Amino acid sequence: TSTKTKIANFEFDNCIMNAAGVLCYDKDELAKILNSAAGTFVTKTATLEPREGNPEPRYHDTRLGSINSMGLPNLGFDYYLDYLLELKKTHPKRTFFFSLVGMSQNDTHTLLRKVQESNFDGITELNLSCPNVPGKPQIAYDLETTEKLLTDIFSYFKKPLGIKLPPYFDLVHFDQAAAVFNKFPLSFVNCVNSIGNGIIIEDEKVVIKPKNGFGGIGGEYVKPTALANVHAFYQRLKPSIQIIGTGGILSGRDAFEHILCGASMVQIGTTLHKEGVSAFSRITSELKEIMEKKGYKSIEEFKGKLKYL
Ligand SMILES: O=C(O)c1[nH]c(=O)[nH]c(=O)c1I
Repeated sequence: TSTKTKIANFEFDNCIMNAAGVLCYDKDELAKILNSAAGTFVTKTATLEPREGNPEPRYHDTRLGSINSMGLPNLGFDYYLDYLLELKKTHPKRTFFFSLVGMSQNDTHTLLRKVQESNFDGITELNLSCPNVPGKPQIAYDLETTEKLLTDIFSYFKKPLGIKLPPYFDLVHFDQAAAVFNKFPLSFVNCVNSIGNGIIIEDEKVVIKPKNGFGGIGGEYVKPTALANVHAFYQRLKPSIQIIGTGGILSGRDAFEHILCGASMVQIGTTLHKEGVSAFSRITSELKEIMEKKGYKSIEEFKGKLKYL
């Protein structure tokens, strides 16, 4: 029984990895994932210049998940590109994900042109769904802007590229979004980012400082929404666009359900933040146990095979 997978024709010996933003801020954190049971890693979303992010406290765990309004803190594009190019030398056989987004459309093009011209030969994840930069909407909720951006990008960007999406909550929105994405040679869509702008309260007070306590929600709270987005896009997108499933994965059972809905790779966020990299080996062995019980030798045997009543 193997939990191996392929994304954009790259092979990974495990279909479980981190979600951008968690345990991926610097080389030390990324090395922990590199040396764990995770199949690969994605970097913290990088912007052109380094960013401090929002005032703290800006992340809070709860019994059922997490809330964050980090505000895109990162060490800047060049830091992550340098590290990714270093890894080409020390780990030539491995493929990694580079998450990025510009603070403007121009910045996004500047970033992607730099990737295009660089020796980076991994997979780029364009983050169209950061909910926590005050004054900046989640790009992928504006399908006209998203279509224009992707049209411009694919006029010059020729390396594997996927997009990180916010959750959608309306079947017509799934139809409209899929119709846009199907126009482009995307390698994957990653469903879902945190559910934007929830509030967690303790006694009479919010638990994070930015935005008067409004922040992205992750963890158990979001699994039904994450599964629905994975499956909705799996049903609607052309087969060449794969699905990465993110959201609410605490166990092998949750990973199994994401794959059943159509995910070719699953990403762990809140659970990784709470448990550390041992979550990767635990969830992988739980998933393998489920597969063995059901007689599945690979994830291909049950991927997307969600049964209806
Ligand atoms: O606040 C953040 O840094 C953040 N937080 C999220 O929950 N999702 C994102 O894509 C980002 I860029």
